[in-house]
Amino acid sequence: FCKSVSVHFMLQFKPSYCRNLLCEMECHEHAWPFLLPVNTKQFPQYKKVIKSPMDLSTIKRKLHENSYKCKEEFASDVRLMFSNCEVFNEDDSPVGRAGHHMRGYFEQRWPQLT
Ligand SMILES: Cc1ncccc1N[C@@H](C)c1cnc2ccsc2c1
Repeated sequence: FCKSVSVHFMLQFKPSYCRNLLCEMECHEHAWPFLLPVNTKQFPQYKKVIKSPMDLSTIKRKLHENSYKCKEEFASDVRLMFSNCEVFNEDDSPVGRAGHHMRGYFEQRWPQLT
């Protein structure tokens, strides 16, 4: 999925940028639904409906384990987390609204390549 080596070299993956942005998201007022994996005992339906759960603590672990080969892989996990939220939660619900807030916050700070 990552760019070819040459282009990739230019757009060097800046883990520090991602770490900082992740930190800002974790302390965001509306981050509370996304801090930890959704508890499937609390939400038994979740496992059935959401095939690829994702949350900020998992993204943080993957970043520290160098699981992300390029910044787009990092961004796609963040976007996966928000699309899971939209699938499972009504827009007009506390978690749904928090998801829209947090997605806006992320997209504003994510460098647009195009
Ligand atoms: C992001 C998400 N999507 C679907 C379901 C849950 C969640 N978040 C959990 C943390 C959550 C979200 N809301 C509440 C309300 C009481 S416990 C609790 C836990």
